[in-house]
Amino acid sequence: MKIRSTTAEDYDVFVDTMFTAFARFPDTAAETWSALEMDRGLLAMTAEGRPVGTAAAYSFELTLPGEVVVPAAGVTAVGVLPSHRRQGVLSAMMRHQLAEFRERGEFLSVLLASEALIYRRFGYGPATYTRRLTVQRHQAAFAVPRAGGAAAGSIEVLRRAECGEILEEIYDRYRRARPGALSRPHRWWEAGAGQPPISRTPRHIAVHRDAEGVPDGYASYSLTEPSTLTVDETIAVDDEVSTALARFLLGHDLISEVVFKHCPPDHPLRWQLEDFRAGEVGGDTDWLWVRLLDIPRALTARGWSTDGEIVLDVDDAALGEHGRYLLTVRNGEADCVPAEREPDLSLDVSDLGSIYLGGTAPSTLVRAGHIRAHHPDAAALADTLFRTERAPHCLHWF
Ligand SMILES: CC(=O)SCCNC(=O)CCNC(=O)[C@H](O)C(C)(C)COP(=O)(O)OP(=O)(O)OC[C@H]1O[C@@H](n2cnc3c(N)ncnc32)[C@H](O)[C@@H]1OP(=O)(O)O
Repeated sequence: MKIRSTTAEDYDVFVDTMFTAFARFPDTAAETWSALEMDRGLLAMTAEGRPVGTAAAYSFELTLPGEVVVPAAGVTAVGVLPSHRRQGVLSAMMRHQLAEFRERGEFLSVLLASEALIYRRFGYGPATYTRRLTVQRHQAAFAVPRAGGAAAGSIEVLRRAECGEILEEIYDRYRRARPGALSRPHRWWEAGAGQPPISRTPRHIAVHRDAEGVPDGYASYSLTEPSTLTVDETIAVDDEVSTALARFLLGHDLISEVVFKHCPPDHPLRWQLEDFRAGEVGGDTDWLWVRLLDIPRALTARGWSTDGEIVLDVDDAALGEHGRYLLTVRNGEADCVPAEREPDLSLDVSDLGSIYLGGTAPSTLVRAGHIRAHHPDAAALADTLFRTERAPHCLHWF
């Protein structure tokens, strides 16, 4: 088995191999994959020169707690032909890829897992979560807001094709301030890659503008059942704009329910409705998985809101590494150095990926038996340190 890098000339064979792994046909979703970075692709080849496996990476930026924006390698297009599975092809590609990320200076990698059993062994852990919220329109009266006012501004409904670069600009403002959010590089919008509203699939877009007329939020939606309005995503620069868009969607005539496909776990909408049960949560699932490749660099990059110190003993079986680190936070600045002293927590690098963005409490993983706490206060200490003001959220599909 040989792993080789791809170039633009490999696009057809790469997509064909990946689609065979997924039992699909390339012509069904060519646009979806049009933002692939072919200089970041890998092909696994048999000794006879037959391609049997694919993997690739996108050059994203990820927003960390503290609104710190860092590079992140987004693993994608992973597939092994059904005839060649469970023979170590993926494992070989993953080893190759992780080494390449380090060579490029990338200190963390992210992915969306098709199945939850695949990636933990390679050091990835689920780090952000998303859920669907279905609201029955006839129950959707808003409670009188107790705090804050309605966003001053206006809403205009456009077709996707009429939006120009408005969506790209709003998304970019939003993602820089939202921990867990990924960039959507210009090439995605240009190529109409991925899923709506980046793709050119017809959609209605409610664009919100502030009092000065500057676009600051949008919702992409379509009618999916005779009386169901499905919202692909609501992107807003703040909660007031998000609420204005929710009010607009829930006020749509001839609709019995509105399905908000991608809500963060701490979404306030249910609490804003008079009838708490008007909003039904479903499809609660993991979204972004995180893999740290340089632990001191990753821990000093993110923002911290509580001072303190903790010693973490981290096992990285996939890379055959083991390290003990003293993390010290003073005035929001972190320092992370190799440590000799007894650890507070022992954990796998995949669990560190899970707690890194603040979306998974360390104590949950202690209670689950993943993380070992070495004294009774260790879990609470870690919870306090890693906690973030808002749950990280990612809704970019790749
Ligand atoms: C980021 C993304 O692109 S997600 C998309 C992932 N791709 C898909 O889901 C497409 C369909 N599936 C496939 O193409 C393949 O089954 C893959 C890529 C998931 C796995 O490739 P393989 O070459 O079979 O994996 P490999 O042989 O290296 O397996 C390594 C280990 O993971 C385990 N493993 C691999 N896939 C799975 C799975 N889907 N479920 C459970 N365990 C798995 C293997 O059993 C093996 O375990 P072991 O070391 O204890 O023996």
